[in-house]
Amino acid sequence: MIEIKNLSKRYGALTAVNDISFTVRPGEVLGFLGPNGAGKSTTMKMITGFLTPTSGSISVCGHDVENDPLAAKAVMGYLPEGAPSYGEMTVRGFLEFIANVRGLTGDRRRARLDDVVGRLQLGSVLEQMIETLSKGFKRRVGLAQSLLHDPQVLILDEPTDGLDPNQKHHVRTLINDMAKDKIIVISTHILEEVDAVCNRAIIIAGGRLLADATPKELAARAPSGRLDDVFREITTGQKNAA
Ligand SMILES: Nc1ncnc2c1ncn2[C@@H]1O[C@H](COP(=O)(O)OP(=O)(O)OP(=O)(O)O)[C@@H](O)[C@H]1O
Repeated sequence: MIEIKNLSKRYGALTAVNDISFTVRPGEVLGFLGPNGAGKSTTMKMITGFLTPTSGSISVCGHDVENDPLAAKAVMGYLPEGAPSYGEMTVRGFLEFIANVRGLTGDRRRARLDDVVGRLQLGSVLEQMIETLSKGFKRRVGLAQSLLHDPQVLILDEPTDGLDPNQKHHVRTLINDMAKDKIIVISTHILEEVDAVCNRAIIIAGGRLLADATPKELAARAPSGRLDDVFREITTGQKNAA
């Protein structure tokens, strides 16, 4: 379970995340929606322990992220925005490095490496330097590193950004396949993605949580029944659907 209580983050005078609370349970694929600058990436960085909150608390599978960061990070996989990695490494070298960081050894290490290389279809680029890969392949390498230790919790910041339609479909299928017993939080601007993979959606804007419902319930709030109309109404302040 992820438990977020009264979470805030200020950058100087700017409040990027403003008193957000929510809980995510196993089996939930939570879509984190909001316009540019809403505070999605900042929230994900705090959940994964890369940013310290100004106030509030986060617990992941019973581990407090601030007080017990190693245990919390061990149960999470994280795909950061833009999927930064080490461009001068080969794909194989990078995944081996991540396997070391995650403490994977022996048969399990081999099995996990084979699994992510197969799932993300990286077999043809294993010996290629990451900086020479296409954007889509770089993203898939980022996803592979997030899945390598088969974490209970996946935090994916715009996982299909930069992928062509076929690869988007492939990654959405992958997320659906993993959804049953994991906790998955994905941020996205693509509302069709929410329909395709999420069973719950949170909308934030200006750092505030404005809606928390199933995609179906949210869509039903607009006369048109369209999620993009609800998104626009909520995030431009024409109507607060919280
Ligand atoms: N390190 C930082 N220093 C100062 N301001 C920051 C910093 N990081 C983010 N911000 C600001 O905080 C706000 C929230 O940013 P954040 O990246 O969390 O939004 P987002 O919802 O992920 O946006 P996008 O969809 O464009 O990725 C923005 O106004 C952003 O400019």
